[in-house]
Amino acid sequence: MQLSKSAGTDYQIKNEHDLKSWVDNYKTYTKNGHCASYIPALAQANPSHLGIVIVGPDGTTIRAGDSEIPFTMQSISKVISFLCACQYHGISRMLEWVDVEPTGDAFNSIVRLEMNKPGKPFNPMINAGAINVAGMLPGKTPSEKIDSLLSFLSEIIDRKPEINMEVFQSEWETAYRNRALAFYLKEMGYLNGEVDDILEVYLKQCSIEIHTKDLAQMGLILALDGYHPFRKKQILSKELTRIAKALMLTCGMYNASGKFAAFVGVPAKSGVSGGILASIPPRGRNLTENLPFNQGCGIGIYGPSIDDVGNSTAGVMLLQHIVKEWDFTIF
Ligand SMILES: NC(=O)CC[C@H](N)C(=O)O
Repeated sequence: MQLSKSAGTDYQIKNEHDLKSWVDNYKTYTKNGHCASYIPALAQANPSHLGIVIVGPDGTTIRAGDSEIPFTMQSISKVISFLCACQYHGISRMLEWVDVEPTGDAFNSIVRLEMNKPGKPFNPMINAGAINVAGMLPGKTPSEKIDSLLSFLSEIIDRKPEINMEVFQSEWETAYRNRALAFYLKEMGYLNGEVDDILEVYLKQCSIEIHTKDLAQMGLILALDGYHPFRKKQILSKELTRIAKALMLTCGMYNASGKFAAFVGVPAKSGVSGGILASIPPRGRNLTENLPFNQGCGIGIYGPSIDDVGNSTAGVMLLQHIVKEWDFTIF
């Protein structure tokens, strides 16, 4: 059962108050970007939205802004699908299919598949790698694979999310680049299935609808190395969650991951719908009553106005500010 302590004590009220004022401040930066339009359904989002939820291991939850708006996971699903496939096949088998090296290229880039033989995708956080991983999800048919991913995710967020079929359909009809990537992988022997089937799985996983609260809970469980603090149960292997966090840090923010690691400094994963999942491990130093979430926390952000790279404009700035104010960096 999930403990959900809303901001109760004076101390929590102050933290939530600070969070609200930071969200109000960074909302103005939503103007610096635009909603993704290459997936037509995503263009309907309200670009001025910005919301956040932070959850700690004792259930302390603080939130601010437009934190209740549902949105699709998009690339954030890549973390969950990689965890799910690794949990099923084991890490060494998955590493035969996909590497764990950053590219510095755009998330949907095709260039390295041809430049580097034999065409093995560089990492599971870029589209090529994630399409490959989608084929490795447990199950034979696309619906079995999606079902196993949804069940896996429901263990983490304590509810079974739905697929937003409007977003899925919209992307299915316009997924020219992803289709090209899938055909390329197929030719190279790195697609475990047929192009249309695996593309359906991949695009449905991107269309899973969630809330900032769900992202915060995912981030929290990753921060605790796979331990679910509300169910008091280890639900993911430590080794696996550590690999996932390393991938988030090195590849999670697309081709801005290096800058994000240098200037924000926490494992995070973004999606083009404007979500950001961030995982803040328990504090190893600067243990002080004056800084919140000493035992770690998960952060979920939604801000659909994205920059050229594909990251939430205001979301990244808000996260950077919080990490600085509350000394959350892992470095
Ligand atoms: N960066 C993203 O969030 C990309 C996900 C999107 N569904 C795509 O494949 O293009």
